Amino acid sequence: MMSKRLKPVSGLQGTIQIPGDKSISHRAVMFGSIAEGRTTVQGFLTGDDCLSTIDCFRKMGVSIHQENDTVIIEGKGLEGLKEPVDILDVGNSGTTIRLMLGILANTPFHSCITGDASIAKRPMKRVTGPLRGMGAAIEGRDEGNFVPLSIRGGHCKGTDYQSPVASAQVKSAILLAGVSAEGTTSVTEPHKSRDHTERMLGAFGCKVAVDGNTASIKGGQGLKGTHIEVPGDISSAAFFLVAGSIVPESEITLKKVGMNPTRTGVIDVLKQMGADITISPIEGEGAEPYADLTVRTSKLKGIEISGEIIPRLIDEIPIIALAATQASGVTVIKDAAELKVKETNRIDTVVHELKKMGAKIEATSDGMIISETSLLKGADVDSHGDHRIGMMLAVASCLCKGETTLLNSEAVAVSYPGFFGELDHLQSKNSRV
Ligand SMILES: O=C(O)C1=C[C@@H](OP(=O)(O)O)[C@@H](O)[C@H](O)C1
Ligand SMILES: C=C(OP(=O)(O)O)C(=O)O
Repeated sequence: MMSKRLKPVSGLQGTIQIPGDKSISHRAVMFGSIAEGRTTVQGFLTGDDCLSTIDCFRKMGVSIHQENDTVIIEGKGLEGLKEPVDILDVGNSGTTIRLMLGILANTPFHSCITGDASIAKRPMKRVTGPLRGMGAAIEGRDEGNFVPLSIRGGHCKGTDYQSPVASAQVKSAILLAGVSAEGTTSVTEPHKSRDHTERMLGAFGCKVAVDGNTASIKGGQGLKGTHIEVPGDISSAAFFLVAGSIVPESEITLKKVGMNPTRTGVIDVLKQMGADITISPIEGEGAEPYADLTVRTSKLKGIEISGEIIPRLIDEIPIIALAATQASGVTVIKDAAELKVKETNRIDTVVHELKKMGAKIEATSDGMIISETSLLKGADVDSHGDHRIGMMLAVASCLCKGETTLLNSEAVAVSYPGFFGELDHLQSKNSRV
């Protein structure tokens, strides 16, 4: 276990290259592994989660060459995957396990999947249930709800699945099973979740029809290797969007940040709270759009965040909660019960850890209520092994009176290995006070 001592700062200034999008990086490796021919990936995120995805597909015989943010995958089609001799270990990554289950549902071999202590608590029935319905044989604790899971894929049949949750992992797993299922596979969700799978399947030559909150795929299309450019991860940029808004005398420019509309809820919410964010003209339309963002310190005000915007900012809620402690009035976050099944129960961990710093924040059954806190105070806080909690607390430390010690600081490497280096870089002109 590592810990990090963090001092308050007097201003954050400079430019940051935001590392590759985690969701897109996972998918590029997975889709490249089941495609025919070579796939090249530029801008790949070298975070622990995406490296777990590479490791799992290598264990199924796929040749994957990775050097920094460049990845070359020699795909041999779905049939090219080999029965893994070893257990597939997804580490901390929910995206890896849930999407990979969709792929394994159609492979005629046996595999075992597990992950770390956090993965062991995360529900898998939302994926294993519908995949069983399509024809996959999956066993696991609590009737296939928890790892370790064992899978014997078969020839899946298409389905018309109504998902009770807005989840891109559920949607993607079912669509991936649908790639080689008999007939058509459709998934309908209550609100639209991130659509990277639909977009990227298109880039691999596989048509996905989208109608409102329903995505459908015809089985038997096959994927063809391609080139994928990964934009910066808006979920990583969010920490600096909030830091730049709430740390006095800040101005930060974030380069090449993904602007897929299913992911930009954090910008909408921060702007509604009064944040000063400017967006350069959007590029890369058609595939995954991106832009440069500049944020300057501003006074924020509390708002209500609920309903269909929640899936568009689900991973940003911990850092939005911190922003809310610095906003006038009250911020109410509702309809976010999904936070309870992330790397930690993010309602409880955000509330517990920010309270240690003196924040006025209370948990509710599906979110939190946050009131303005004039000054946060340094404390001994803990990421609990959750990367997003670790980075949120590190940003909070910038504003605290006194020093903060962050326990389990190594968790940030799951999605942003260079995070602390960038935070130091931004305050280099203004030594920590
Ligand atoms: O599909 C994806 O890449 C992701 C979907 C979201 O999870 P859910 O599908 O569980 O909402 C998100 O929280 C996760 O970080 C990445
Ligand atoms: C929830 C997250 O990821 P995953 O579900 O892939 O573990 C996250 O990155 O915040």
